[in-house]
Amino acid sequence: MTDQVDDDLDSAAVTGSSAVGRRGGFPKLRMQAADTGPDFGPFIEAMRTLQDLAVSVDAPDEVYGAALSHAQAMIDLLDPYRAPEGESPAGRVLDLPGRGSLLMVPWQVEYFGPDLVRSRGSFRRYHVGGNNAVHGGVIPLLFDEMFGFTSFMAKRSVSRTGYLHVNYRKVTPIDTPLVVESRVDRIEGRKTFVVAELRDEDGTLLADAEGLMIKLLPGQP
Ligand SMILES: CCCCC/C=C\C/C=C\C/C=C\C/C=C\CCCC(=O)SCCNC(=O)CCNC(=O)[C@H](O)C(C)(C)COP(=O)(O)OP(=O)(O)OC[C@H]1O[C@@H](n2cnc3c(N)ncnc32)[C@H](O)[C@@H]1OP(=O)(O)O
Repeated sequence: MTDQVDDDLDSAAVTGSSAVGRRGGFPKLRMQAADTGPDFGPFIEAMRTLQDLAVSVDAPDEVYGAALSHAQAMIDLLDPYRAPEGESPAGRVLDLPGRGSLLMVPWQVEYFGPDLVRSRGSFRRYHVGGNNAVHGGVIPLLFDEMFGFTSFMAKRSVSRTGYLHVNYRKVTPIDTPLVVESRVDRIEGRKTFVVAELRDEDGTLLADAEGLMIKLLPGQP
């Protein structure tokens, strides 16, 4: 998948800040898979499990104290390696869930083309808003990612989200395989109207969305 994306993205730009060039206000990035070793993906996955635990454990205070010591040791280990956006691998590893970014939902794009982008995954414990339902602020994050990808694949970069309208049709569960599909609905000048649907594996519609992606003018950040 990465090679295809590299070809498609070779002369394009996405959100980022590695100043290889400028297009609109977006720094231009050479779109290639970050060069990670075998431990990066498992490290990110372990961090997600830590997020799950941080929102779900009920432990004695001394356990939190011990965990804090371990966390501080990790901070001390990693802090010397801070790098600008676009240089750190997070968000640039298309073969990893959520592009290897802790911000993104840990889903995997399984198909992308100018006509359609499809991604699969599950929400996790740290996505819960209440009563095991996914938080209503997390689902737009998934849709926005899909819309960014969709407008990009339709060669509508560099665009930013003008609006994102979500209809919550049913409670979205955690720990359940789900699929989201996104496509361009229509194009009007700088405006790309995009639509997406989130379903479970039985095809039940959980949420749908419409978004407006607006092509940036030169100089717009
Ligand atoms: C390096 C390795 C890479 C690995 C990754 C590889 C691949 C990844 C591929 C793709 C990337 C994938 C995912 C990307 C992830 C996510 C994407 C997220 C994108 C965002 O999340 S980005 C943040 C949120 N976003 C903002 O931060 C925008 C703030 N905003 C502005 O920056 C301005 O707002 C701007 C510049 C957008 C427009 O400003 P402006 O002044 O140039 O234009 P103007 O206002 O005139 O609007 C023009 C026409 O749009 C209409 N219009 C505007 N707004 C409207 C609204 N709300 N409703 C209805 N119509 C609206 C007007 O009515 C007019 O329409 P008309 O032309 O017909 O009159």
